[in-house]
Amino acid sequence: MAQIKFFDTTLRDGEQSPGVNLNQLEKIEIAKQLERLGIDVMEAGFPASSKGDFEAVRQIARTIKNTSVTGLARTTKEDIDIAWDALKDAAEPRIHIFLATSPIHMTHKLKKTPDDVIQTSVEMVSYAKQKFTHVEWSAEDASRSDLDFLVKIIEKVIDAGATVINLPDTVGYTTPEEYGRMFRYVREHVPNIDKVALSAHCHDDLGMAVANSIAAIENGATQIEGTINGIGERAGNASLEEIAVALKIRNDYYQHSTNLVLNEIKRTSDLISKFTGMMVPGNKAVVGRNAFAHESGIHQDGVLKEASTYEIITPEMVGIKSNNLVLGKHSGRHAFVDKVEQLGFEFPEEKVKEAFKTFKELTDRKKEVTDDDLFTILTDLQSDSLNIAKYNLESFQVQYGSHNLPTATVALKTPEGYRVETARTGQGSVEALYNTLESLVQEEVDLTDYQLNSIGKGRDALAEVHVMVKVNDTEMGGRGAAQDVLEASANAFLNALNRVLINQRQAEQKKIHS
Ligand SMILES: CC(=O)SCCNC(=O)CCNC(=O)[C@H](O)C(C)(C)COP(=O)(O)OP(=O)(O)OC[C@H]1O[C@@H](n2cnc3c(N)ncnc32)[C@H](O)[C@@H]1OP(=O)(O)O
Ligand SMILES: CC(C)C(=O)C(=O)O
Repeated sequence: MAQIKFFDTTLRDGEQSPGVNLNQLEKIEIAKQLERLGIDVMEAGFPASSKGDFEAVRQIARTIKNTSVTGLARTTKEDIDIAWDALKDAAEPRIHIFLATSPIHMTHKLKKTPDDVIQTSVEMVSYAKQKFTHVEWSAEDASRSDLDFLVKIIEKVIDAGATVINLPDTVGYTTPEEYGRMFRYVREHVPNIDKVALSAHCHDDLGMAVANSIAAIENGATQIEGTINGIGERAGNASLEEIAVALKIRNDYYQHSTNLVLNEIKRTSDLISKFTGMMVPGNKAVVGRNAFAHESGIHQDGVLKEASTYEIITPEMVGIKSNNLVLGKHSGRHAFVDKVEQLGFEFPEEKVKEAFKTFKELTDRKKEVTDDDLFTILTDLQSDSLNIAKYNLESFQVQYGSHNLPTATVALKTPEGYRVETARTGQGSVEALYNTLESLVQEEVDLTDYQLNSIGKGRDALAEVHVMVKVNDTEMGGRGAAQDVLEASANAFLNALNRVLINQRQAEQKKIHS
């Protein structure tokens, strides 16, 4: 049974999702969770693109030992040198170099002839091979490239030292039959192809990324690239969790194994959704809220008689626990530590003690402490370790009704430690609150997105707000959860601003290349 390697690019292509801007600590937490998930290769970023990306890739390369860490680079010596600086401490240094091979990209974007593209690729692969043991070369826009040109360039880059050849469907244009045919053609016509791993990388513009990836596997791909929850540039990338579960459930048909620890899927999906602010649609395969819910009578009857009548995947297989421990006033340290681990956090003993103390204080105010409350406590604790002062909501009051102008009064603790308070009006209660917060933080804050959800059912369900803000050209997502909608709204707004502050301070602290 041939094994398919999983290459995760959530931290690179996934972060190319509009509005997603992860800070270094969030990236490291995600990287640790990807390692627990059993990912074979993780692309931690594009080191030459920014100081923040460089530092995140370097930290991840130093932290992660059981998954191979890679970084993206253009075909330039400068990009490759920067990638080496970021990745040289990795357990198994690996680079991912790309250059476009389609006529449309070569002519209009690169302004290079096909011969230039071959020469540059060969030179840069051999240059990278002097430093890195593993060199992946990607033919960007392969699915719109000439097949015989692909055959020619692939043979040469393999001779130059490439160890993985990736054939991306960069713009999500191909179809399963056509993409499969390209893999088969390359397998049959490139004489040295068996020396390397052959990889597929699909985008979801026409909703076929997962089907295309599977077609590539059926036609000789040995590595699949994608992201968790399918996040990524434009309509996103292929969802790795869907491919992994499809290979497992239809093992009778595909007969391929993977190294993935499937019951880590849900935890990984939740962590990434919370950090990126990109909510998972309820009907998303494998990880959506409704993926295991049976609504109609005939289905419910079938499931009660025999679950396999309508359930092809069990929730337990992907890590959804039915007997979740409820944390509250009477919970002890063991249940708390178990929950911290379930949420995907790893803390030293003294941090766990601190988190437990904050949790106990919260149980005096709240009967049941939800995963979202804990997530907030734990991420706050994590960013505290950076010693970056933040905005804290001290108190707020909003007055509104059908016949008066909504007015909010808010008191904040500023990062400098001052208590500031003011009041403003707005057309609605949320606008009044946000106008007040904006005047207190003394920044122009553009609200580009606002989404309100309820977590759980019933009138006392927790409100969860996701916002996207733009401050001085930086776009940042924020989330807040609370029992009250307005408090959740204030928390989300301040969370986004605090994440802008964390990114700014991290960039100031790490003047890597200057
Ligand atoms: C398909 C993909 O997902 S590829 C990865 C895409 N990801 C990103 O672009 C995110 C990070 N990018 C960035 O931060 C910036 O674009 C940078 C730092 C990489 C480059 O910024 P700039 O130097 O300002 O260049 P800019 O982005 O405007 O243009 C890209 C340049 O790279 C060239 N280029 C594009 N691909 C490659 C490549 N694979 N190898 C070499 N050069 C390339 C383009 O032709 C263009 O060159 P030109 O300036 O001579 O016309
Ligand atoms: C860099 C390459 C692999 C890419 O992201 C794409 O082509 O979509």
